[in-house]
Amino acid sequence: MVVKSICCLGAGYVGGPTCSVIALKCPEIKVTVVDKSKERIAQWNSDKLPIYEPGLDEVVKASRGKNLFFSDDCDAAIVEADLIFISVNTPTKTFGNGKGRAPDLKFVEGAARMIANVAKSNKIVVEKSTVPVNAAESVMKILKANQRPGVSYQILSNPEFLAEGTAINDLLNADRVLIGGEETAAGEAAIEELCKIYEHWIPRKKILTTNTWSSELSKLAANAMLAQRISSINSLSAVCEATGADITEVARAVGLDSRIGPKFLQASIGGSCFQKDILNLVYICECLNLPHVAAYWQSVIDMNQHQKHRFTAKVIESLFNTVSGKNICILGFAFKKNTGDTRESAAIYVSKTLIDEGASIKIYDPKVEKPQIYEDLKYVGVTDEQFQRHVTICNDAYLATKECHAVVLCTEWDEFVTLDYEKIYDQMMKPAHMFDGRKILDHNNLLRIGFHVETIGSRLGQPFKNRRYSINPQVV
Ligand SMILES: NC(=O)C1=CN([C@@H]2O[C@H](COP(=O)(O)OP(=O)(O)OC[C@H]3O[C@@H](n4cnc5c(N)ncnc54)[C@H](O)[C@@H]3O)[C@@H](O)[C@H]2O)C=CC1
Ligand SMILES: O=C(O)[C@H]1O[C@H](OP(=O)(O)OP(=O)(O)OC[C@H]2O[C@@H](n3ccc(=O)[nH]c3=O)[C@H](O)[C@@H]2O)[C@H](O)[C@@H](O)[C@@H]1O
Repeated sequence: MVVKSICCLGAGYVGGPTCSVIALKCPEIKVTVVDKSKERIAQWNSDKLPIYEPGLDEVVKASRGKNLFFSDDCDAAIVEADLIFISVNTPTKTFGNGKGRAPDLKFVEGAARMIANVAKSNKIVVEKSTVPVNAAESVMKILKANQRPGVSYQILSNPEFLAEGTAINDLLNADRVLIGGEETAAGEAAIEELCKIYEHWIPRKKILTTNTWSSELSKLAANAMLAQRISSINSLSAVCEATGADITEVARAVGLDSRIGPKFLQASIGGSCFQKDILNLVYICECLNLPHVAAYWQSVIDMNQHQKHRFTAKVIESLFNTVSGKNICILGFAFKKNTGDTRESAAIYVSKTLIDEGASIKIYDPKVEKPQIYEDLKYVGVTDEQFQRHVTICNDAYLATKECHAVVLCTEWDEFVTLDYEKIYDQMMKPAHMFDGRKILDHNNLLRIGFHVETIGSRLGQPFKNRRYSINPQVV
């Protein structure tokens, strides 16, 4: 089979950018990205794409209408395609067996059933979604049980490693592409077809082929190990705050060891897309009767949660243990800069806690709009009444900080670094508090202006005061 037509089920943060790059790099292949959400497809066909991602507009515009199409006619795209990516969401289950831990595979199963129902010719079906190990077996069972005579399938695992905010660059310059498949002649032929697509722009030596299960597990392993680094540095940030060490200095000193490396050692307020995937791994370990392994990875999640609690507790404690009736500005609502995605964002937890404590919050994020913030807060239990009375969404940072007692910086947007903090200080209530949850601001400048500044992993302006411990207990 020579792949002439590709279909992608799921036009989200992964399906959209990934297939746009494939279309750009493989002009001879027709790429159709479909979604069951008509609204999302209409946005992909409009001037305002449904997701914000630097460089995405240009890539989409270069191919849309030529060899890149966005459609809600899933069946037609499946029928036409030689190769189908399943790029649907795999959220954590919210009910039933495995609630709060296991991934909900209903969308993957739904995608497999859609393919089985309409396919009239042989297909290579590619798992792009992040799934548990052995998920390909379930997909194959569904396809085989509903197979039309003369139609055969090959299932490949091709997990995606892009990070939001840098997706286009990550896709164009991937560290590696991973393809897992059956260790049979037909499996190897299918792997080869997918390799040929990536080889349009990825050097062959960066395309790694494995068996299906290694590929599925490698995706969970990569995310788990990235999350583990963040949890490790965040755990040490607490030690820094208690001792006068500075986490930036510690991270630099540690990261210069070439065995450790400098990346992913930025302490912050925690919160990320990783949680669902690590929970997925924990659940697999529990099901495999590996309780110690499960507990090990669970602790990575726990540390991430702890960091959010610790930071929010610090905000409240610094504001004289009460935020009731106070105005607090939340700068940034996305889970990281350069994306409008708020899934698992620490800002949601911080906002919810401050609202529950009676604060009024004013939120500004350059890319997250009011309906999304409303949905996120509602999901964690903020009532409509609380939203009306205690939440204001602002269109710029100066409006959001006006007459506030404190600013809590939750997302590291570049524009927050260059704000006029003298102006912000002048229009705030005094004492004016600044909580930098991302360690991006010039703290000395803020202290000079008059702010009370708190951040993660270092004590500002009071390095050795209130020391709560001694390595020699007699000295205390
Ligand atoms: N967001 C990210 O940065 C990354 C996500 N992943 C994984 O990729 C997968 C997709 O993630 P996102 O793109 O972020 O999710 P998303 O929620 O942005 O998009 C998924 C889309 O699939 C659609 N969908 C669900 N069932 C469908 C069906 N049967 N037919 C057609 N469309 C259907 C939904 O309507 C939705 O628009 C997940 O497994 C995720 O863990 C992997 C790497 C990076
Ligand atoms: O499978 C996924 O969903 C993706 O998850 C992450 O990508 P993403 O969540 O988009 O973004 P990251 O850059 O990894 O950041 C995750 C969170 O960790 C935080 N982070 C990151 C790095 C760091 O040093 N410190 C830190 O606190 C970020 O601010 C963010 O809140 C991985 O980096 C991707 O490789 C993976 O494909």
